[in-house]
Amino acid sequence: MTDSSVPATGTADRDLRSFIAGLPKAELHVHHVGSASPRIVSELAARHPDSKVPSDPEALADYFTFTDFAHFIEVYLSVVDLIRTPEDVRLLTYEVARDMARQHVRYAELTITPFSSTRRGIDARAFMDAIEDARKSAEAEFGTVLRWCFDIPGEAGLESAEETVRLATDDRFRPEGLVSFGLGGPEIGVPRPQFKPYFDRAIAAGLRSVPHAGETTGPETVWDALTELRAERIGHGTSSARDPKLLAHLAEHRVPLEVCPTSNIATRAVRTLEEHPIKEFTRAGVLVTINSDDPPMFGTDLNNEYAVAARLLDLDERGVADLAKNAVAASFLDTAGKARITAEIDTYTAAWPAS
Ligand SMILES: O=C(O)c1cccc(C(=O)CC[C@H]2O[C@@H](n3cnc4c(=O)[nH]cnc43)[C@H](O)[C@@H]2O)c1
Ligand SMILES: [Zn+2]
Repeated sequence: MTDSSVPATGTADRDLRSFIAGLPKAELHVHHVGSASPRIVSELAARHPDSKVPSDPEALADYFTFTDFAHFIEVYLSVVDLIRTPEDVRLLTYEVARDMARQHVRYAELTITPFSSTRRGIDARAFMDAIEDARKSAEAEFGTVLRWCFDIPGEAGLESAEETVRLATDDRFRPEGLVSFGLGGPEIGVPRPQFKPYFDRAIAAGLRSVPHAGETTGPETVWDALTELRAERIGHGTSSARDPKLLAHLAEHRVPLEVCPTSNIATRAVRTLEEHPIKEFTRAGVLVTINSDDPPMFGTDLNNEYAVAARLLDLDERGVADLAKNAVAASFLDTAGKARITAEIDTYTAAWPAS
């Protein structure tokens, strides 16, 4: 765990952590390669010894300590380099779903960057078959429903945008589980408006718009994501807190934020958890969802992120259950799917001894 993990000091903390552990949850902002557990990374690193990624789990914890966001992306891409075959893709996806199921994650929208794999030589059709095979097996075996968000790695330029939208909209490639279209990577020097034509094409093909914005740049990036990319949710949106008009807009138009507290500390986008603006978001009436982003890389998991949020927002079990319901409401599940997980959350909460 990073220093953002919440120490389980008293009985109340331990009770809340137990409640969170068993709570049915949905996750809306979590990256595919960034979810590779130390075991998977070690296995892949041992398989590909030419990589600079350490295979020893202890050395890996050091390797996953970031000086800033740019350093994080450099390390992230070194792990991407370990995914070399469709079987690597399938194994990673299936194991990520297993880790989610262990945390009672019932539904997740997993952000995948197909460009990074196809440019490294993985055949696009084989890539899609691998993620779909893992998705179906995971749903059948673990009961966790996975859906995909394909994101453009913005810093890789418009070539990556073209390839991503092609794979997302061409019937020969578009996987059944794909629901949304995103934009990730560094924000500095990567203006959002240049991606408008690609988002227009994805939206016209029925995909939902969920770009990262305001993670490492100011509120103007969030405005661009809303107005140019027609964002329906915002990845991070951290700097929105610096613009009261933007907060009011997000609240009024019910545009949820995908908040990832530990990620923001690990990439040094926010200095300390105490300075994290999550409380300002809820005070302004913005719909907040809690997410883990790249959990093993940030020494966290979704359960820990809920515990962090509970501390920052001073929530009890019912408050935490409301956060879990926010994620379901903000998801791209259909009405019946939302009702099913919401009912599971309510049943679990009602049966919890302390509530
Ligand atoms: O794949 C390449 O060759 C490549 C070339 C140039 C730039 C890039 C990227 O910028 C890839 C970024 C990568 O990072 C993922 N990610 C994971 N967590 C976050 C986050 O918190 N904020 C932004 N991006 C994040 C993203 O999904 C991309 O896959 C790649
Ligand atoms: Zn992210």
